[in-house]
Amino acid sequence: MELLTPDEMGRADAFTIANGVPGAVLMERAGLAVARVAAQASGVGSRVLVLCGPGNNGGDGFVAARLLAGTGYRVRLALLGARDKLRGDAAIMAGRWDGPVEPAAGASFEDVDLVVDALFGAGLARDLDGEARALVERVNESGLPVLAVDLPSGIDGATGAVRGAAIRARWSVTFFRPKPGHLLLPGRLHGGALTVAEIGINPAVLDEIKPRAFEDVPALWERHFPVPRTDGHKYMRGHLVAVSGPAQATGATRLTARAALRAGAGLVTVACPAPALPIHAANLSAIMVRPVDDAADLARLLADRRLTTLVIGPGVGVGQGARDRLVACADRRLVLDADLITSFKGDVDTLAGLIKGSPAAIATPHDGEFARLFDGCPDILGAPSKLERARAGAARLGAVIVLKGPDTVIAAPDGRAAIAANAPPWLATAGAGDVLAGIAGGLLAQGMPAFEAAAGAVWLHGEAAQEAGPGLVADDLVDALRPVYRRLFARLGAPV
Ligand SMILES: NC(=O)C1=CN([C@@H]2O[C@H](COP(=O)(O)OP(=O)(O)OC[C@H]3O[C@@H](n4cnc5c(N)ncnc54)[C@H](O)[C@@H]3O)[C@@H](O)[C@H]2O)[C@@H](O)CC1
Ligand SMILES: [K+]
Repeated sequence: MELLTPDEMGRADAFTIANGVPGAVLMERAGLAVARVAAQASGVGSRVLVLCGPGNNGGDGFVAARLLAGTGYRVRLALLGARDKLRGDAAIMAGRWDGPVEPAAGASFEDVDLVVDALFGAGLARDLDGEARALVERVNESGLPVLAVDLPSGIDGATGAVRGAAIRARWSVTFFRPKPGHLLLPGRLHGGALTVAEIGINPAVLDEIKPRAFEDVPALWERHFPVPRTDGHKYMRGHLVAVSGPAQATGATRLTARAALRAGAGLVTVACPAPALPIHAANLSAIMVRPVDDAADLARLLADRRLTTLVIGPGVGVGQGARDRLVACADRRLVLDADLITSFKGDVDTLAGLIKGSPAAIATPHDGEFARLFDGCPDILGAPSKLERARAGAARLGAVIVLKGPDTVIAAPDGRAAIAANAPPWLATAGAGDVLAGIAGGLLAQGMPAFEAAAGAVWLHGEAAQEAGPGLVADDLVDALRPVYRRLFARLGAPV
């Protein structure tokens, strides 16, 4: 589940080589992994065009070409650049290939069943232009199925960005660990189905490299997941307050409150202006409702220290009222969302100062809210990737940031970050964010640390959306959490 930037992967290779595994051996294994996936993709006897670039990615291509040709595939190999310019392991592998080498520029795509893209991988250093770019565009226009070696050529492994142009692959094979560019958009859309192949790198190298980015999967946070205890009771599972907006904007808070309860919070109270109270009361059963007209009322409610966790933002309205309410609750566990974030437009340092005393704080902006909060922070908004933007934002805010989207990034102030890849497209629906804030709050209320709670919530949210399926509306997510919890508890060895 660790993600390695191309630089970190280079260090993993170097450590392995320094520990006695020759680079050529790693490359043979990498090429073998590519050949295996090619063989799954296309039957024996099919026609494979291997496109090799000028570096070690091309070296993997030479190996795969040799292995496929040796097992009954009809292989052509085309090289971008001059053969006598190949260096190191790539040159060794080119020497082991005894078939013809065509120039890639004019290579024909006629009578080809599968293209293997071994042009550029971790070493992509600038935007594609000239011959390389024309070749990539020709491959894409051909419509042929493509298997990418390591990364689709033109995708930046660290950021997921398209550098000028990028191969659209149906399959990708990467080595040892995925790279952020496999999960971040648009990279993920270019990569197709991803295989992560072992090539003989000892995972102990991770102790040296200390990666700071992870895929958001249960292994990342399950150690902290609050599994209910047989001898437990609801008061051990936290009391959460969802702060509601006025009578005409109550639905968001109910979604949040229901999601928090479903996620396992022991008790949930909706705190709302008095005119909204009958509306909430008529629509809620297991959730309590309390009148809270202003920040002073909220402070009175919170005199009860058992109210440990607040979700504030959905439907609360933008402006001074939201800011004042935050002041009243800033020393509790917090999920900050939507209107609350917008209420601190261009004023992140004030927000950071207010929540300094919070034992665990999570902010859940989408791109627009993030841009508003960090308005005036070009270093953060201009960071080279979504991963780096979220990290820089979390460090500045002093809270975990969940930067939402199809490739949601969860980042902690200490630099840890996770990328989620399990959200289906139909999760982009009205109210889904309110549910996410509720799940995160529900996990915080049960004592989960902020980073793990945020990553867990994002994963659960994506799984619930998959469970509910197409046609999903936000209310469905709350119900769909039940089978997701059943499976998760079974995995964690909890009674189900
Ligand atoms: N020993 C190792 O380090 C291993 C490396 N492996 C493979 O090696 C790859 C990395 O190899 P390299 O570091 O040689 O990098 P690449 O082969 O990805 O690319 C580097 C080459 O491309 C050129 N280049 C970079 N950007 C360009 C652009 N925009 N336009 C035109 N030319 C450009 C560079 O000048 C250099 O010649 C991995 O992606 C993986 O496929 C695997 O064989 C596993 C072992
Ligand atoms: K490639």
